[in-house]
Amino acid sequence: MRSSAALRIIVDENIPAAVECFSQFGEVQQVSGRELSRADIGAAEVLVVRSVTKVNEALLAGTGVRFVGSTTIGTDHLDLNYLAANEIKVCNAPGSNAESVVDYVISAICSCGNLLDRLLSGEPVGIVGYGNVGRRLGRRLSALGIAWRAYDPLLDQATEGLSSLEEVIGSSFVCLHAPLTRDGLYPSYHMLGLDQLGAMPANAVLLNAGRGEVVATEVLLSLCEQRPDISLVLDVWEGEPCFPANLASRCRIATPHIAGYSADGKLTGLRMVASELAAFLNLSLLPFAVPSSMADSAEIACDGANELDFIKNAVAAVYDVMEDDKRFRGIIGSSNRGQAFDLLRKHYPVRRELAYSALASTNPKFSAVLQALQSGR
Ligand SMILES: NC(=O)c1ccc[n+]([C@@H]2O[C@H](COP(=O)([O-])OP(=O)(O)OC[C@H]3O[C@@H](n4cnc5c(N)ncnc54)[C@H](O)[C@@H]3O)[C@@H](O)[C@H]2O)c1
Ligand SMILES: O=C(O)[C@H](O)[C@H](O)COP(=O)(O)O
Repeated sequence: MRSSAALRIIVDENIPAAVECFSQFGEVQQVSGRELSRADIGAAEVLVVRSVTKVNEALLAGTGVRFVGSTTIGTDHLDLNYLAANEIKVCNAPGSNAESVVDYVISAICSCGNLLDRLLSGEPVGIVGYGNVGRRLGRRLSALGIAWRAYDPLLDQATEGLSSLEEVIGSSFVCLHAPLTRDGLYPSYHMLGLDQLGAMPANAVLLNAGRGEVVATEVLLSLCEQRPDISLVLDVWEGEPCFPANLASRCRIATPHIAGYSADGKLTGLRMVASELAAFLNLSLLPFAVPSSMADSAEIACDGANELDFIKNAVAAVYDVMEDDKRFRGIIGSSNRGQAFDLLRKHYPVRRELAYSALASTNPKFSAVLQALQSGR
């Protein structure tokens, strides 16, 4: 331990390698992030959380916490105004698991009937929220030769690729990657209603991997009633962890908020927060033990009868979203869905990102498409 050995640090027990990493700064205590209360904080000065911990006055008032790090991209669980007003340093991990979300979207494309075929034939993708995830998704789609357009009202509208909301919603495959916001000029809370989503083209697919609250559950249920041709791919839910079972059972693909759960993304998030803490303490970040599951994988050889087949085989060899869907379907009828949802997330298998996997094409004619699939990072 270093000069700050007396520092008391609370970390969520579900952040892999957090104890190894943060022990270099002080004494680390693991807690259940979902249940963390003010009484548990005791004398801690540093709090390292995930998206399941609401960090606000109710949690922090009267405590000695002066640094809050969230190993997540999203910040909607952090009361940033309260933290700023109380001079508590706060950081998150922008972009850390964005490539993992893109892998999820690509795997979903491969798993929704003939969607991949339709997109490769020129039907466009619509992206709502053109930030770290949206941009990386656009880049990967372009590399694969798939057309896309994005809606992001907070960016300079001259940004290449941006379009109107109507045009984006008019795409065959619409992906929601907006953060959850409740104020400002364009709050995303319940931002899409039945009028807008009902205008999606025939046989369209709607994917939400942003936050569940961006579309009301009731709107999605009505959409299922009125437009049974539309398929839903949902990774995020209103009121997590207690997801609506009636909506889950109507989805084409349903998963428990794991789009960003690659091992690579989690480790990047941890490193980003640890670097911020090191800077805050005027220390340098020492190397820490990385889990052995992060070692380079053995080569995965891929082939296919044609490009479409090759893409599906290569993606499924690294990450098959239908495995997550299968596990999730197993808990839809559970008597304690919230707990079951959290357990699926807690015991999530090690998943590597496409870009970090040792994929190899046994057929030289697919080398370029393999490169496109692995173009993340
Ligand atoms: N499902 C998952 O596992 C998972 C993983 C990572 C991130 N996320 C969620 O995805 C969100 C986006 O991630 P990111 O890395 O791209 O974040 P980001 O902050 O880099 O980008 C978000 C973009 O959305 C735009 N935006 C804000 N309000 C909008 C609105 N009303 N309509 C359209 N666009 C709007 C912003 O201008 C910004 O460009 C995160 O905030 C998080 O909530 C989910
Ligand atoms: O905002 C994010 O980074 C993602 O939603 C992230 O995957 C959430 O995971 P959690 O913090 O709940 O483990």
